[in-house]
Amino acid sequence: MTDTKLRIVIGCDEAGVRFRDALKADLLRHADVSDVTDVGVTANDSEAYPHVAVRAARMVAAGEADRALLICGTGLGVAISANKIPGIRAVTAHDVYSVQRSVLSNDAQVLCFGERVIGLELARMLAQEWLKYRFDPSSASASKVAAIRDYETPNPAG
Ligand SMILES: O=C(CO)[C@H](O)COP(=O)(O)O
Repeated sequence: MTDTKLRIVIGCDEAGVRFRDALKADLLRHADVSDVTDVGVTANDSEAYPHVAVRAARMVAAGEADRALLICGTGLGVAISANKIPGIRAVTAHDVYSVQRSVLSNDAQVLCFGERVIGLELARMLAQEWLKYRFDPSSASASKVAAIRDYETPNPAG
C-alpha cells in the first residue's frame, strides 16, 4: 500500500472488453485505488479506439483522474491516440520492467495493453505492478520529463 490513492479511468475498444472487465474488477478491489471510471466501450459497442482513448486522456489531462488504463487489440492505437492530448504520456508496455520505468522514468500517466498480444493473467499482474509506483519529481528523471513537456510548448521563435 502507498501513501497516495489513485483515481483511474479505464477504457477499451471491442477487442479489449474481456481485459477491461477483469482489470476493472481488480482495480475496484485494490487498496491504492480510490476511484475507477469506465469510459467504454460497452458490450457490442463498436466505437473506434481513438475516441475512447481520447476521452480517457482528456480526463487525466483535466485532473479528473490520475491515470488511465487502456486496452485495444495491440495496445498501440490507444497509446497513439492518448498521446495526441497535450500533457499526456501514454505507453504500451507488456513487461514488468517497462511498466515500472513508464512511471519512474517517464511519469507516464497512461498504460496500454494489447488483448491480442498478452494473456489475461500477465495483464492483471502488470496492472498490479503499475499501481505500486509513483513518479518522484526530485529524481534524475524529472528534467528529462520536463524536456518532453517543453517540446509541447509552442515556440514563438519557431
Ligand atoms: O489494436 C487495435 C488498434 O491498435 C484495435 O483493437 C484494432 O484495430 P484494427 O486492426 O484497425 O481493427
